[in-house]
This record gives sequence, C-alpha cells and structure tokens, in this order.
Amino acid sequence: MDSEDCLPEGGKLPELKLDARQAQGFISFFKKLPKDPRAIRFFDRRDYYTAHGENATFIAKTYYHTMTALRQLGGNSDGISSVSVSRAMFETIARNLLLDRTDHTLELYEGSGSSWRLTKSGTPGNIGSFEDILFANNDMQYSPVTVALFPVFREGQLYVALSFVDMTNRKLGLAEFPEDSRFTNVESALVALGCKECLLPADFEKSIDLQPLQDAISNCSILLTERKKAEFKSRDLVQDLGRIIRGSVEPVRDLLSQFDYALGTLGALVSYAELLADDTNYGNYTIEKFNLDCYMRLDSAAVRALNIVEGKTDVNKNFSLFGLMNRTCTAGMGKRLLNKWLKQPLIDVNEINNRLDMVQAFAEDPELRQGLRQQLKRISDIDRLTHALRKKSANLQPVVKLYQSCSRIPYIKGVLQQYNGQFSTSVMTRFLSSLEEWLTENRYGRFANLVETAIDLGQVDNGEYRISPLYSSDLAVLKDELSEVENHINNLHMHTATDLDLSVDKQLKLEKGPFGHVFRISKKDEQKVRKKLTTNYIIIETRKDGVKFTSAKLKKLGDQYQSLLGDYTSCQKKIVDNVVQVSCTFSEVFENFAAIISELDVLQSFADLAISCPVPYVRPDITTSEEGDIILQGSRHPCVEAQDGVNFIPNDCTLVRGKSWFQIITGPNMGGKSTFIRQVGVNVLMAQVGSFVPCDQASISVRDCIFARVGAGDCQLRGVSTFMQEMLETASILKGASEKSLIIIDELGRGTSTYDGFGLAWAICEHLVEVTRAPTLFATHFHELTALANKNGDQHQHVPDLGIANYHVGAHIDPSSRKLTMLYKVEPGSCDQSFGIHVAEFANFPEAVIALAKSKAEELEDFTSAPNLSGEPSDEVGSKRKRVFSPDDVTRGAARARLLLEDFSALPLDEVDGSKATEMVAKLKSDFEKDAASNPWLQQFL
Ligand SMILES: Nc1ncnc2c1ncn2[C@@H]1O[C@H](COP(=O)(O)OP(=O)(O)OP(=O)(O)O)[C@@H](O)[C@H]1O
Repeated sequence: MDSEDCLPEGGKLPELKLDARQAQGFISFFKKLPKDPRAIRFFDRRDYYTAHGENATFIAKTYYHTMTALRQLGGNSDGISSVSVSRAMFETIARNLLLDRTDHTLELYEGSGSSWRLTKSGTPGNIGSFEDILFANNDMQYSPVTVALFPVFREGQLYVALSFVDMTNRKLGLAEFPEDSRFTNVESALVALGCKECLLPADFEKSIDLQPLQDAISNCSILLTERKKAEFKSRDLVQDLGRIIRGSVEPVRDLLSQFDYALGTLGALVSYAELLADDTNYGNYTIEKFNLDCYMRLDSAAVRALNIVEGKTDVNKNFSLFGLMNRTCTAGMGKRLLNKWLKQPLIDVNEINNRLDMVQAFAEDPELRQGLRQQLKRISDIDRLTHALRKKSANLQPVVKLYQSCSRIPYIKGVLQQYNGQFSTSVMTRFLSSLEEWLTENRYGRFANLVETAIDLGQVDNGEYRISPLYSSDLAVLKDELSEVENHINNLHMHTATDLDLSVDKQLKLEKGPFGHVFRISKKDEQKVRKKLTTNYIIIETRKDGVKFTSAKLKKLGDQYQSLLGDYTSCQKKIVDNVVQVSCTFSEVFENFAAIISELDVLQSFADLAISCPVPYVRPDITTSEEGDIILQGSRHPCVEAQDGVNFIPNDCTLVRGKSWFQIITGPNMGGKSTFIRQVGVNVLMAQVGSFVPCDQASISVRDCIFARVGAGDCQLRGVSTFMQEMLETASILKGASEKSLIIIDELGRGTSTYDGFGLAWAICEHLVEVTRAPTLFATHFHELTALANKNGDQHQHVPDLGIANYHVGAHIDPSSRKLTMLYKVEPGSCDQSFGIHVAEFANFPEAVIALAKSKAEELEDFTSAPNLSGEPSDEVGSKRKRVFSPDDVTRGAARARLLLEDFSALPLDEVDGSKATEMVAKLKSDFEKDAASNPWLQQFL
C-alpha cells in the first residue's frame, strides 16, 4: 500500500463536533446496530460525514493511508474510534466501494444524538439510492446486475437455476441449465450478464460442493451474498410479478411455467432487491428468458487474457478493448451498450453481418458519420432521465432534458435519410422505420406538445424550470406580478448606476444568486465609489471577482420577487406533478429511442475507430462455425498497436481445418508469442461483436467460445498454487471446449518441474488435437513439443491429417555486434534454438561463464547432426538441436503422458484436503517415473 498519507492539504479533516452527551447518545446507538462485517456505515452530519469502529480504521487505512486520521469518540472504556470525511471525500469513497470494489456494502444514516435512521443503502449490484452521488459528475458506464443461483441435482445431473435483475434497465430474467462440477456455464453467464453481486442459499445441502462455484464468483470479482434457503421460494411470485411487470400477466405466467427452480431464485431476488417496496417499479419491469447459447461464451480467464474491461491500474485507456473501442458520444448510453456487447459477442452470422453492414456504411460515408456524431453529442442519458422521472421527487428538469434530447432525433433521422449507399435498405429497416414509428403524432408528438405548451421553455436557459404562465390563469396573474417586480428591479439597477456613476451591466452588474438579487462591481470600481457604498449601501461580500452589495430598496424588491416565485412554485406544483406523471407514460417511447440511439452510437464508434487508426481496420468475412477457417492476414493486436512508441509488426494467422488447426508457437522469451496468440483471440472477439478488425484481410469462422489460459493470475493470494490454478483452468478447457471453440494457451506447464510440465503439455495437446479438435494456439517454451507435428497423417497412407502445424517467432543475432533483435514475425516451422546464452553474452557476462554455459548446454542437449524430426528448414542463427528417438518410443511415451493427465484430471482434488491431494499427486508422479524408466523418450525429461 502507498505509505504516503492522503490527508487533505494541511492535514485537516472536518472536525467532529460532539459534546459529551451527544457523543454518549451516539455511541449507545452505534453499538446497537446489527453486526455486518461487509457494511461500511456513514453518518451524515450535514457539513461532513463520519464513520466509526472498524469502519473508521478501514477508511483511515484505505483512503487516508494513515492512522493519524482516527479520533476517539467518548471515554476510553466505551469509546469508539472515528473518522470524519468531507462531502467530496465521501463521493470518492462511495464510488470506490460501489463501482470499483465488490467486497462491501454502503449504508448512510441521517439523524442526530441517539436517534438515527438508515436513509440509503447500496451494494455493488444495487446502486440505485446512491446514483445521484455516483454519477453527479460522471457517466454511468455499466448497469450493474444482481444474480441469484440455486444448484440442484436431478436424475444424477447437476443443474443450475439462475435469475437476474438489472435495476437500471428494470429487467428480470431467468434460466435453467445443466452444469459441470466446475460451474463453467455459470461463470460464462455471470460474465455475459455483467453481474456485480450474486445471491446463494446459505444453508445449502452438503451433497453439492459449492467451492468451485464460489471460486467462479470470486474469479469474476462479484460480491457473494448468502441468503437463507427459505428465501428461495416462489410462493406469490406470479402475483408479485403481475404488479411490477409491464403488460398483462398471462405471458409472465407462460414464461414461468417453463421453469422449476429458477422461480425460487427469482423469488429470492424480488425480496432481496425489495422491488415491491418501491411503487415506481409497478408496471415498469420486463422479464425474459436468458439464453446462454445466444452469445459467444467467455469465462473470467478469457476476459482477462483479452483485456476486455478497463483495469483500475491502466495508465492508458488503450490498454483495454473497452477503452480503445469506446468512441461513443452520448452521455453514458453508448458506453453501457458497448460494455454489454463486448461481453456478449454474437454467434449468428446474419446478426454479425447486420452490425458489420452498419459499420461499413458509417465507415464509408464520412458525412454520415460526422453528422451522426454531431447530433449524438447533444444527447443526455435518456435511460437515467426516464429513471429520474419515475422517482416521486422528480421535477421538470428531467422532462425538459428528455425533450431536448429527443428533439435531436428528427435531425438524426435527417442525417440517416441522406445516406444512399449500398446499405440504405438496412439503415431504413434497422433504424429509420423504428424512429419514424416512435416519432409519430401519437407517440413522441404528444409528449412534445405537452412540454411545449406546459413548460416555460424561454426560462430554461436561465436555469429555471417552470410551468408556462399560459398554462393556467392563476400562474398568469403571478407571472404578471413577477414581471412587474422584475421591471422595478431593472429600473433600480439603472438608477443605482447613475447614482454611482457606473455604466449599467458593464460595470454595475445585477445578479440572482443564493443571496437573492445583488449588485456586483469589480474591486477596482469599488475604490472609486467606496465612500458612497459604505454610507448608502450594504456590502455583502468582497472577493477576488468583485464586491457584492445591495440596498434597502433592492432587498425589499428582491424579497418580493422571491416570495412571488415561491407562490409560483407552489401554485405550479400540482401542474408539475401532473406533467411529470403524464411524461412518465411516455417511458416506453423514451426507452425505444434510447435503445436505437445507443446502438447507433456504438456502431458509429466502431466505424470511427476503424477509419481513424493509423492503419485502418477491415471488415471481416464471417462464416458459420461448421465451415470456413480463421485466416487473419496482416493482423495486429489493437491495444498493443495503440501504445505510444510501439512499431507493431503485423502477422498472419492461418488456422486451417486439417492443415494448421492446431498451432504450436515457439520462440525466444519476449519474442511476441503471447501477443500473437492473444491478438488472434481479440480479432475474433471484435469481429463477433460486429466491429471491423485490425488486419489487412480477415475471414473468420464463428466461434461459440474462447478459452484462454494465459498467465498465472493472482490466485496465489487465495492459496491456490500457480500450478494448481493452471491445471484447473486447463481442466475447464478440456471439459468445455469443442470444435467450435477457440483455444489460446500460453506457457502451460511452467508452474511445475520441466518433466511434469512437458508431459502434461504433450498430453493436453494430444487431447486437444484428437478429441476436442478445436482450433488452438499453443505458445510454449518446450521446444520438444514441436515433435507433435509428426503425428500428422500421411496422405499416401490415407491417414487424415490432424492439422498440427509449427510456427515460431524469430529473433536475429548480429554475429559481429552480437546484438539480439526481436523480429516479432511469426513464421512457419519450429524454433528450437535457445537464445538464453546469446542474451547473457549480450549482457556482458564474463567470457568464462559463457564458455562454461555453452559446454554444459551441449552436454545436456546432445547436439546431433541427424535430420530433425519436424523436417523444418534450418534457421539462420545457431544450429537446431534434435534428439533421435524411435517413433515407437515417442508414441508410447506420449500415450503414457496422456494417461498421467487423465489420471490427474480424475483425482477428486475438490473433495480432499491439501495434504491428501499432494499425496495423490506424488503417487501419480512416482508411477509415471517408474514407467518412464523403460522409455528413452520419456527418460530425457526425468
Ligand atoms: N508484433 C509485434 N510488433 C511489435 N512489438 C511486439 C509485437 N509482439 C510483441 N511485441 C512487444 O514485445 C513484448 C513482448 O511480447 P510477448 O509478451 O508477447 O512475448 P512472449 O514471447 O510471450 O514472451 P515470454 O515468452 O517471455 O512470455 C510486448 O510487450 C510488445 O511490446
């Protein structure tokens, strides 16, 4: 942790001002609060907030980075440690707790003495009551989702029932699916939904091991909330949903009849999120069946490997795909949709092509793109405004902002209509006709009429949102009176200017502010009129920007104005409520606009990125997962390419069925292997999201899943060894992947001894090639793995080709200068020379050490002049090292290594403790070593 303290400048925190009696009262209240280790509780003390007890220590440590921020409240024996935070600091903490972290909940209390009331509470999955604070100055980038899960055994098969609630978009959903013991489907669903909080039954039967499920939840950084099993019940569910779901109850009943256990999870969610307690929810929710098979599946490892989401420590927005691809213009709506799309890549070729058509249309027509961006920039967050309207406290501001945003829509329509390129029919069907339908007299027209007649739009520029005087005769009278007082004030302004010999407006300004009507002059002018000012006027404030003053007359008129404005406000209150209520009935129109606008926003954002990159992106050709190959010519990693100072070397990737469907990539450290294999995953993901890709040419056979095992992750912190984590991730790949997936594996087997690591890597490769048959990119430092390509069939003997191909990333060592240069070029063939000693030479190791290293390497590596097994051409630097083994030894050895893997994956490691697990693994290892003794090929690894 950063040791430097982060106290405000001068080290001063808001002072905790409580006398002994008040302190005593508060302490007795605080101590009675129910224990909840996850809750961070704040107490609103008007100008500042406080937190106490362990929360105070947490805040001092986490946010001030010093314990000196702590104060003691009350006497030593029953006192509590306390910390105070300013309003601004409170906002920072609230954002961190609810938007960045997922290990706490937030509670806010209001009151005094010993009487306090919980007024707001939020969790990462339910941020509703803190929205005003969280998004006062920031766009809302995602809509958090809370999920409830219930695993169950049925006829010997594990199933999971799932339901979710998205409280920002007022959406519910439910699903039931078969599951494996590692809960891989749940993990994909949690990723696709953008889940932030997950409810699980607490007192769960022991027959199902929930540990892997809890691991999946924690891998996705989701807050786990345990609820009593009794809460997972569906009694009264139809009735409850009937109240909150829009439209008739019949379709809801039909939908629910398709599920068994998911109903209980939905019941738990509805009660946890207290959806019935808020009557603004009534009739405003929608419900759907969540179908996991509609999208490409991604687990948390793939999300990390492909850098899909922004990281907290990213120094540059282009580090993540979201950061790079976000060129949206609307306030929040486009960002939220992009976030969603990136986690839900499509698998239907037509749907993908529909998006690509639009991106191409926008990419090819700069006027269309620019015109759209100009309009989209002026659109506020329609979803959040609609949300605000539904809250009872709503005022006219969201109504006006909705009106202003929606009034851009005819212009957007105009821009789209101008387009007459090859996709004009699609633009018409996808956007124009829906916009036209919603813009009709009957729908948006009625709302626009209401606003234009009811609201005094002329005052909006002054920051006043009021009902038009023409709307009611009472208001008209008040408006006349207000105008009269305003005239008097203006006259007084002129008289005062004459009296002080100052020009109106230029020198003597009239302002409306927290002090009512006041005059303001510059400090320079004040010197000229100081005498008169002090005798005839009342000075209110002297600041850098001038001197504010008033007079008895202005004060009187200002008071009159305020009082009339008060009358106007209370007279219009009923009408305001009515206008807000009627506007609320147009929610569906706004939601539809919001959906169309956000889609346009993301698609134009894709086009903008594709066109404005130094090397433009291209439209990929998409084929179904059953046909076609994955061919990326001149492909780049979009995030690495976008970093300053990187001169990215493009590479081709040709994953061809039966030829190079399984690629082993070798090469020196830092040679670009990992970047290459990730970039293939990123390109495929981008294409299926509907974006152009950073290639010269691309054709992609749709993938239903990307599995990635790249890097060890941070699991050591949770007590899982690197090796175990690696094996667990690989086990999920072996179980879950199919011919339709894409597998990316980097440096598998690094976490254990070379021998075990190699044996496992070989066996895993064999399994992937022969059983899984998924296109795979396997980057490895085990050069010997390249011998796998010998398993490829022989056309002459009519043995089908397994499609194993070797590739390597090259490096060049200049013989005279000994300079090592990474070429970052992926070439066919294996690279099995070691660059380690060259690197050491380059680092000026003593000559004696280098010489010894070389001779030891020769001893160990058994250099031979025999033709190499892979049949690859020799490289420019160094000689290739190859040992000769009989094909029989290699095949039998590999089969034994594969058996080791199978035995390993069959071990019930989830059910036994650490020492038992070590014992089991040791036994497997010793059996393996015994068998390997008679196999020269395996022996080399022992
Ligand atoms: N095609 C490329 N063009 C330019 N620079 C590249 C390219 N590929 C990788 N690099 C640069 O090289 C660095 C190392 O790449 P990478 O991590 O992919 O190597 P690696 O072979 O996987 O290394 P290791 O085996 O040590 O894990 C990257 O951080 C990147 O800056």
